Amino acid sequence: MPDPVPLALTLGDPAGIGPELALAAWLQRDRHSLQPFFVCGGRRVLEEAAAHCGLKLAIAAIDDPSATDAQFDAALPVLEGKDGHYGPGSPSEAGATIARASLEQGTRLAQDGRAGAVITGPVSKAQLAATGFTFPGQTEFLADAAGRGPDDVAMMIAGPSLRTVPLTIHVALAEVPARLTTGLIVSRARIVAAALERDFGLTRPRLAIAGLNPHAGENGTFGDEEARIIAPAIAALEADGLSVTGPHPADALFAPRARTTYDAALCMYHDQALVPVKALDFDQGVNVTLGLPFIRTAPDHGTAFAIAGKGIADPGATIAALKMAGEMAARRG
Ligand SMILES: NC(=O)c1ccc[n+]([C@@H]2O[C@H](COP(=O)([O-])OP(=O)(O)OC[C@H]3O[C@@H](n4cnc5c(N)ncnc54)[C@H](O)[C@@H]3O)[C@@H](O)[C@H]2O)c1
Ligand SMILES: N[C@H](C(=O)O)[C@H](O)COP(=O)(O)O
Repeated sequence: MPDPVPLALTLGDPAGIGPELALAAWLQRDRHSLQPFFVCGGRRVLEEAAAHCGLKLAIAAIDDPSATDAQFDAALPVLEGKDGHYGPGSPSEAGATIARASLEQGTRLAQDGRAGAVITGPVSKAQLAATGFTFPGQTEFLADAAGRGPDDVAMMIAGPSLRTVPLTIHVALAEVPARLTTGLIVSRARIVAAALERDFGLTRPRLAIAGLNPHAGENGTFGDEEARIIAPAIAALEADGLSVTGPHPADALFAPRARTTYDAALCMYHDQALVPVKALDFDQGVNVTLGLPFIRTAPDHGTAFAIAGKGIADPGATIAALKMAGEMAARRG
């Protein structure tokens, strides 16, 4: 059995908690049986972060991902790439440029098969935009890099208690109703069902679809998207042989008993999907992009600029993202 291809971890914004979480994940590599990974660029950032946080560890510069395994036991491997200075809590365009270069490098390596997956550190969307980054987020960038349209991938937030998928992502709430279509729901549900089988080992995945309106519209009393858009999508998916229920009133869909009835919940908008997972499993939540030709995961949180460098950021979600990426890569063989 050949050694698995190492995983690529991108740095995230050097002013955020990404650098310290990369250090913490490496320091906990044995406790969590993490597959070897390397960081894409930012060696000086990481060295300065270690000094700032009082962390004692070796950092090894590598010039190719294939050198990761030889270094990983004794040092955190860092692939040559764009670098700069660590500036906890002080986001800058220079820092966002480093974050963007690390994201682009890790994506290329995952696409080329030189990394078994790309795990993206947290970036600031606003800071990235200031560098001319035109995508709403990393998910849309990765879809474009893979030659996919934004509707050809799905964002899943997965924790131990719950998996959800927002059908609309980084758009204003006022735009959500107009963006919901039966076709969008059907195509995203198919992506999710396929991923639950392929990457999560579920033989007959069960999908639950939330309503948009309170009480899922109360039979049309509070809106008709359920009858007009969502129910036809469910009918089409059932006709395809998928196990799908809904439209469910979202306020009850995440209760403990309800959560036993499905494997993933498809939700109408960002916060309807992300609030329950982050409420239940914030420090273990993983953002995984489904439908890409390579594996991508990320911690479920952002840059947390206000606590960067204070030594209080929890590495759990980063560790969970590294573990999930390694498990998915192993399952795919
Ligand atoms: N995956 C990503 O790259 C991602 C995800 C969410 C937000 N963001 C970006 O991050 C920036 C800040 O966004 P936000 O404040 O809405 O979300 P955030 O996740 O950065 O912070 C939300 C709250 O959670 C806390 N927090 C976050 N991660 C933590 C950790 N590991 N340990 C302890 N506490 C933690 C923060 O201190 C803050 O109180 C924004 O620019 C946003 O675009 C990026
Ligand atoms: N929506 C996710 C969250 O709030 O955690 C995160 O912003 C995803 O962003 P990317 O598409 O940049 O991974």
